[in-house]
Amino acid sequence: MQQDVPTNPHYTREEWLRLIGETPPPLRALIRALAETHRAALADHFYRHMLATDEGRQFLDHDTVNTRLRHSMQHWLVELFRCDGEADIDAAIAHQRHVGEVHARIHLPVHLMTRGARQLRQQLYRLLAAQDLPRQALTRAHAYVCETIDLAMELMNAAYTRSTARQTRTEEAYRHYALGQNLSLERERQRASLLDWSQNVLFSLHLHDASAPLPSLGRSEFGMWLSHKAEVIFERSDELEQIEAQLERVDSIVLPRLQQAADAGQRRLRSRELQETLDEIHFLLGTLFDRHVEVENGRDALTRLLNRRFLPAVLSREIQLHQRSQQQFGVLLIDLDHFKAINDTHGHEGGDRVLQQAAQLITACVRAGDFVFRYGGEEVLVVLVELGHDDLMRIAETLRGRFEAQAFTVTNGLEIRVSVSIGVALHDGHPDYQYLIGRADDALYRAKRGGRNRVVDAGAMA
Ligand SMILES: Nc1nc2c(ncn2[C@@H]2O[C@H](COP(=O)(O)OP(=O)(O)OP(=O)(O)O)[C@@H](O)[C@H]2O)c(=O)[nH]1
Repeated sequence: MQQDVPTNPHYTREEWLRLIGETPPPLRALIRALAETHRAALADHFYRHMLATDEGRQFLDHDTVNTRLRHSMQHWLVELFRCDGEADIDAAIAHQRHVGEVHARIHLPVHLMTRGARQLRQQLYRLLAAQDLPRQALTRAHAYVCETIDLAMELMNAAYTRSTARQTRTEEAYRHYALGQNLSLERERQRASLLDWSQNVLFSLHLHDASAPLPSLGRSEFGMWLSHKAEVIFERSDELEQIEAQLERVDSIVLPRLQQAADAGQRRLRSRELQETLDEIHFLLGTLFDRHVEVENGRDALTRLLNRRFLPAVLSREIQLHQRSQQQFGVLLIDLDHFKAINDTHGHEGGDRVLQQAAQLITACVRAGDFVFRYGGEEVLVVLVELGHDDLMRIAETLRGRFEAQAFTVTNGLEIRVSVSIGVALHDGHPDYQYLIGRADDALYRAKRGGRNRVVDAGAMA
């Protein structure tokens, strides 16, 4: 991988040496003395700002600040402005990297540190301004303070990014390991443990002391699995959040109500409420596992096209290839016209069948090296590699014509006609893939507005 110049520590080391060389020693001595004398006040100021925001308090509490961090910050400041030669700089560089790695481990957001650094720069400027320095010296000293802190932040952020990327890879590997476990077995196990738990509740309710608390779902085998393993396997998803919300509801509302039921009639009613909530959890759990198998296969279950989750990876890679070798590529955003009317007339099932046939038609028109994604309900995004503008337009027009010519079967052998509108965008060198999709989307919008069943070229738009 190419090394980004500013994050290269050798480059930073040279910069730091140059900065020291360019700053008159008496000014550096003054700044060092100010940092040493006011280190406690500066550290207090930094943490006061951190702890003033909810976000900052999420990461730090007063005790940690008072017992450990205030001292570390003072040490950091003094070390930074004591740097005088190569040996000092090497030690300071190593220290900044270490701090960046620690911040990555605790997931301290980079912007919080940047905000803190800004506070420090401001405070140091106030201290300098109170020194009665000639204007030019004040400017020079201020620049030295700012650049030194910036160099430290640059090193910290580079280490932070490296460390975070490493962590992400490890977490991903762990997720794959978790996935490697037999998922259908896991699914059955979790179903069974939910069932076990509900039987336990009923057992406690009927046979035990009625005042004893009912077993909590959150603390059950299932609850433990949900809080410790499910997120690793499935990542955050709507279903997972809904299951967590239901679980919370069971423990805080449904169970206490069940326990407080005054008579057999009320107990029956509330048992039913519990059963309904559990049915809902079972349903969500099933969806979670189903969807997961689908996502891991990388294919959309209905159309067998690629899942759009992988679109960023594919487009980013194509953009990189373009940057390296100038290979052209582009995208077609294809939308079936009046699809709602197809659903309305032939039912959702009829619409689904059209989508499947459309997916087959599109796949048959492109090469093995191209990518076909199900982009939305009735939208398909095609990435055409190693092709220029004219080829993109030609393929788009061929596709449009094939749709026009083909009969689509809905139900009971009934055939209908379906047309498509297509937005075409050739990658124009912009590094953000979302921009490319946006251009194709604008072109598609024009195709729809222009009457549908047509191809519009993003490049030709005013
Ligand atoms: N059968 C089926 N319908 C879907 C699916 N996904 C989305 N849809 C439907 O696709 C329809 C899209 O309708 P609209 O976005 O209003 O657009 P349209 O009717 O195609 O009209 P234009 O795009 O303006 O030509 C909606 O009715 C969705 O419910 C699916 O997987 N299967």
